[in-house]
Amino acid sequence: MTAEPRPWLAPSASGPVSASVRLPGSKSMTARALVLAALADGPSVVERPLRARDTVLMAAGLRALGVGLDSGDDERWLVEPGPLRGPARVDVGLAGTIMRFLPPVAALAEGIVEFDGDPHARKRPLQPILDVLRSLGVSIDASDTGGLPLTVRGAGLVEGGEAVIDASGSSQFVSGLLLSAPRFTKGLVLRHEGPPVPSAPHLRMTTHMLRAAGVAVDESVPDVWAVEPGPIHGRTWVIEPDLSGAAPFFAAAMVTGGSVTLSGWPAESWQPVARLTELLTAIGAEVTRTADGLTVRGTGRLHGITADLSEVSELTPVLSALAALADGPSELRGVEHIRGHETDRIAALATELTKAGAQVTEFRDGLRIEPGAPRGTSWETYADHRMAHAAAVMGLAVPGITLTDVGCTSKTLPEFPELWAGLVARS
Ligand SMILES: O=C(O)C1=C[C@@H](OP(=O)(O)O)[C@@H](O)[C@H](O)C1
Ligand SMILES: C=C(OP(=O)(O)O)C(=O)O
Repeated sequence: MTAEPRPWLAPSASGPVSASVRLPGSKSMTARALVLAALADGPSVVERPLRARDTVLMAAGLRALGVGLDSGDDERWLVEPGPLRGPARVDVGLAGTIMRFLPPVAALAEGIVEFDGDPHARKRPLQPILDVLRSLGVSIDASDTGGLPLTVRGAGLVEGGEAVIDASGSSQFVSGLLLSAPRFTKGLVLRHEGPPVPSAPHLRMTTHMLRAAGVAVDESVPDVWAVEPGPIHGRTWVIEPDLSGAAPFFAAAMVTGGSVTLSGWPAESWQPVARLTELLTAIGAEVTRTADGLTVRGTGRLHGITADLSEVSELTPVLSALAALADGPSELRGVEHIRGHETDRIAALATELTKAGAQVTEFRDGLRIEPGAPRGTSWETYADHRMAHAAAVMGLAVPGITLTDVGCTSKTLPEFPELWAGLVARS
């Protein structure tokens, strides 16, 4: 990110917050919809997409590959597939979705496609997906560390067939391959071998969206995904509000004993709302779904919890902040792979929560957080939007939490500082 850092004093709440928020679309659904639309047999419409750095760069990457993409209207992006071709340059920013979803698309293009991103993007794991593409005959030059910067020499087609991957480092390795697989000549049978793949709900989102586009996918055998070759149909994708982006707003209701409703929540969702509900309820919230949306009410008490977050690891920073404000210790485990997220989130949370007064033990795969006397601090955000969300949640209850850079929230919600300030102003 080249923008100047934007220090920000997290506002403290003077009473319970009470608000209904309409949040933009899910990052994960928008990314998948754009990729499937780009590979489709006809035009598509993406309704209520997320407009944030990750999805704007995704759109730019697809345009660079020859896709027609009109994102002029905030509510409806129009995607017109075209012949995929290089030469092209793709800036992935710090987006896992772009660095894992677009190399397989580039392999289907004719010509050279170069990928690079933010300094930390070069440290995020990529090798397993590149190795699979190479095993399928794709020519790729990567850095010595096996990741960015890299060059895909697209041949205009990928044979496909069978491949083995260790996707314990990120579910996105699997999602990235599956999204392009219908366009491989023989489709793809992908088998995972290794420690468990995290983020199962994101994998289900991928297979659900493939089927919704008319693709035959078999996932009846654990850790094996079989995608038939065939057309991906153009269609209208309606994007759900982003549940992970809503998490800090729900946390605000919990910390202040108030109430926050996420409006526009669909009757059926492809995001892990049941797991989020379980976790927030265990910490002390009441979660209800009404015609108005999804509502979280704080009960005035925050309890420590012991939880395996492997399915919802994106929530670790915000849940860690709640844990630091709870009435007893918490243990959040099963998330070793988040050391490869926007920053090493386990190390970052241990450092910043300790500075803010908690006693933290760092495990290979998680954290034990014992609340202490909370204190204000300069909170390093590590270019990580969710570290900023965690700091904002702490700041509700702890005066003097100053984020080193709130600008990093532009990754998934550029309007975060204003929305948050508006929420707290109503406390
Ligand atoms: O496919 C996706 O859209 C995502 C999958 C998950 O990645 P990991 O499996 O690497 O955690 C999640 O954490 C990330 O924010 C989004
Ligand atoms: C891990 C995350 O993002 P990415 O899609 O860049 O992996 C996240 O948003 O928490």
